[in-house]
Amino acid sequence: MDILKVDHVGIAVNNLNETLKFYEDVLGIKCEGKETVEDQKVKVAFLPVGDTELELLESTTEDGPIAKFIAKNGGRGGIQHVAVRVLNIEKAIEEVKAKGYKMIDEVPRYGAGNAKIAFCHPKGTDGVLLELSERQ
Ligand SMILES: C[C@@H](C(=O)O)C(=O)SCCNC(=O)CCNC(=O)[C@H](O)C(C)(C)COP(=O)(O)OP(=O)(O)OC[C@H]1O[C@@H](n2cnc3c(N)ncnc32)[C@H](O)[C@@H]1OP(=O)(O)O
Ligand SMILES: [Co+2]
Repeated sequence: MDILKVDHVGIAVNNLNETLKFYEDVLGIKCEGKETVEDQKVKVAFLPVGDTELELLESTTEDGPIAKFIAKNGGRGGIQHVAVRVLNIEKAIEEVKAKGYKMIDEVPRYGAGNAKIAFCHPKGTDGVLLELSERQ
């Protein structure tokens, strides 16, 4: 599988604008943009760090995956997933399945920044939610 790089680290937060202040004011990272991804029930802020990004994620609903992650994490945010950039996401999904591992998404979904994304089930990685991301 052609893994090109770590595309981003997904960080769940309770309040995007609040937490963004630390990254911008203390670390000096300039937020490159924000986007609401309805399909994932998240509002996202992109923070470029070298050739990768931190992706701050705030839930837009009570029942979205980020809200559930925070609820299960005692109300605190945290690193919720890691995304790797792949050359061809359909091929990557097939390879994961061919090797006997479970995909959460068998078909790519819309990702922030007009990416095509698909999540591998954390069972296969012994507890890390891994996102495959192909950028157009
Ligand atoms: C904007 C976009 C982008 O980059 O473009 C995004 O990133 S959107 C980022 C937000 N969207 C997503 O995360 C979509 C993919 N995530 C999901 O579909 C869900 O969060 C699941 C991963 C299926 C977990 O769902 P849920 O918590 O409802 O199910 P569950 O409680 O039964 O959890 C199933 C097992 O996965 C574990 N589990 C849950 N969330 C996890 C996480 N973030 N990292 C590692 N393990 C995790 C649970 O502990 C449990 O393990 P045990 O069974 O051992 O107790
Ligand atoms: Co992501």
